[in-house]
Amino acid sequence: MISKMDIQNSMIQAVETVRKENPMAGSITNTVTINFVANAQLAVGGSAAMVYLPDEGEFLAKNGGATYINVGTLLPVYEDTLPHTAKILQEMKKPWVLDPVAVGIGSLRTQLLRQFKEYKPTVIRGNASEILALAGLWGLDGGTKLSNVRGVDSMDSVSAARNAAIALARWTGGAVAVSGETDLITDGSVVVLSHGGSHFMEKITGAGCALGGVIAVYATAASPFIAALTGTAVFNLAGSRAEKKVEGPGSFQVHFLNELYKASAEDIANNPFEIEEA
Ligand SMILES: Nc1ncnc2c1ncn2[C@@H]1O[C@H](COP(=O)(O)OP(=O)(O)O)[C@@H](O)[C@H]1O
Ligand SMILES: Cc1ncsc1CCOP(=O)(O)O
Ligand SMILES: [Mg+2]
Repeated sequence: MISKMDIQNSMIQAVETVRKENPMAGSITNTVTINFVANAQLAVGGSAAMVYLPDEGEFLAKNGGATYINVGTLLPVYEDTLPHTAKILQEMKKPWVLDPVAVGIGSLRTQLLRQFKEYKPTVIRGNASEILALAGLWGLDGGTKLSNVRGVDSMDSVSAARNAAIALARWTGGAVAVSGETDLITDGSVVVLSHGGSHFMEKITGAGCALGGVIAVYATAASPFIAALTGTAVFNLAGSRAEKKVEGPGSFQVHFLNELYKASAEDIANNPFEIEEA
């Protein structure tokens, strides 16, 4: 099994490369949290661009280092934009992150998320309910019926989504990050549990979306697994630091962005985590 020190060295390298190179990670994401996603990407050292149209998704897929696709609020044009962009990303072997927000609501969302099975997202990032439901939609081990999903918030524990996450990672050959009080990241052979964060992250909208965008930034400079873990670790570190300074969710968002910006590569790599066999 890969050693903790090797993982930490790779995380440090990912953080430093991103801060030095300011890589572009374009997004097709929801209209609720689009601004927070871009701000989080900038805070860790990336460059952001958000688009809606098929030819613009194609442009970012071809010219960016990685792409973030989040299905939170779908528009009719996404029936063309999302498969078109995902197909190019797969053909060009470019990293991309899928956030299957609210999988199970509506026919277009179901159709698009089903199609993504063949395009094999490099990283899948979601809360526990979304990971369980996506594995169910794709007919993989550990998945559940879509009827368990209520909306964008999780109804399940992270540990309940462990087998689904492993099955999804084995199908894509990439990584899966399941968010919650303790986060779980897997590449299908090892499972990492990452600690920290804040209860205020459940009281603001967009913590999960921003995490997906930041993982895409790190995916420009690291393997899917290291990108997923590094993004999760910086969120857990910044979340726990911000919580100490605030009395509510409004100011939490501001301090959280500051802490993303200030976190050192060593502190991110030293944020508590443990490794297990999958
Ligand atoms: N109760 C909690 N305690 C600490 N961190 C949390 C908690 N809930 C969520 N987080 C953090 O918030 C971020 C978003 O996770 P989550 O709320 O599960 O995603 P989503 O917004 O997609 O439902 C992750 O970085 C996760 O670690
Ligand atoms: C509230 C909401 N509704 C559609 S997308 C969205 C944002 C979800 O953000 P997150 O998954 O990060 O909580
Ligand atoms: Mg979410």
